[in-house]
Amino acid sequence: MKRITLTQYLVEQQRKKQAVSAEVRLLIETVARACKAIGHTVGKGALGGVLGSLGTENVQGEIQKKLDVLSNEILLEANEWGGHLAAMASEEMETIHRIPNRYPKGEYLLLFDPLDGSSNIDVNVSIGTIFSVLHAPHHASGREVDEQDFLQAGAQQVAAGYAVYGPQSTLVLTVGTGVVGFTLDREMGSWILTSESITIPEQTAEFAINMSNMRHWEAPVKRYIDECLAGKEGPLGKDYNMRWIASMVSDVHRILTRGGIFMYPRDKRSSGKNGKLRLMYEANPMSFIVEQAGGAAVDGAHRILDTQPGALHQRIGVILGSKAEVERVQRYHQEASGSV
Ligand SMILES: O=P(O)(O)OC[C@H]1O[C@](O)(COP(=O)(O)O)[C@@H](O)[C@@H]1O
Ligand SMILES: [Mg+2]
Ligand SMILES: [Mg+2]
Repeated sequence: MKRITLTQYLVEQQRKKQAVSAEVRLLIETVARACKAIGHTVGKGALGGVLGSLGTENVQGEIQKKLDVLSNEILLEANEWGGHLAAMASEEMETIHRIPNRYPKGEYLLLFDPLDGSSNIDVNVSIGTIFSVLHAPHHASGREVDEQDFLQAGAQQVAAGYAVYGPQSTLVLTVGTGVVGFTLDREMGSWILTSESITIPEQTAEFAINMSNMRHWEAPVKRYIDECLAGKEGPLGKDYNMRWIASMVSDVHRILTRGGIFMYPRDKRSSGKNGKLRLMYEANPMSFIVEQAGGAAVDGAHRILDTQPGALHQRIGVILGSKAEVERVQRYHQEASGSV
């Protein structure tokens, strides 16, 4: 089998399909290099002194793990000097990080969740990095980039991807022409194309949700999960299996591999009324990937990619995966709100 590297794949997308500009190609290559470095750091575990908490809180009041901060620094450093970015935003930083004046600047914005699945770091369960690329609208006018420039609907994304650091390191990517997957050849240090066209089966019999929150769920979510639990004898007419890894990257990766539905819905708690996951760093990139793979992604009644963000660290309910199941849950939300 011919081995195609990430660089070769991107060059082809640039030349033949004109799906990416030279800048986006180089930018994705830089992010992929940073992911390789993060994966390497993760792999050191206790020997590298990278486990445990730092004792600091991020802007969202979450305790930062050492690896959250290390991964953030790796991504910032790798991408600062490349010349393709105007600024970056991260789950771990209060506000945007403009490219310093000593470096050339470009016309793109990079957003990331540097380390997804933080609660799994110390227990040696797969974790990952999620990223999203937007065009910087300020560029034409030449003014300085600001936070407002990042507040674009997910449908505007130029590219999105994630890396999973697990038994294998994998990188999944979309530039809007379908979804492809790469596996890290650890000896050669290269990302090799191993899935040319990832598609999510339309139907599923596997759901992923944190069941401990059941008593807080809104009625449409409870209705759907009750129907899944009722199995063959229930209205859905089949037995469902359940998985919950508690690393969104890994749960989504499973769904891209064999189908399923992932739900982190908003709920009735004051802390859960907007959902848990972040729109700009988690929901948007994953929704772009899932839609490009033939699946669907909604916050309840509405498509996530159409959401107009109001703030950088905004949270949102997330229901994504196999199209038929996601549309069912969406319909339950629409029925409950009287919109159908
Ligand atoms: O611990 P819970 O409530 O099940 O939440 C798990 C979810 O939280 C997350 O870990 C949030 O992401 P971070 O680890 O980047 O904060 C998701 O990856 C995962 O799906
Ligand atoms: Mg996350
Ligand atoms: Mg994170």
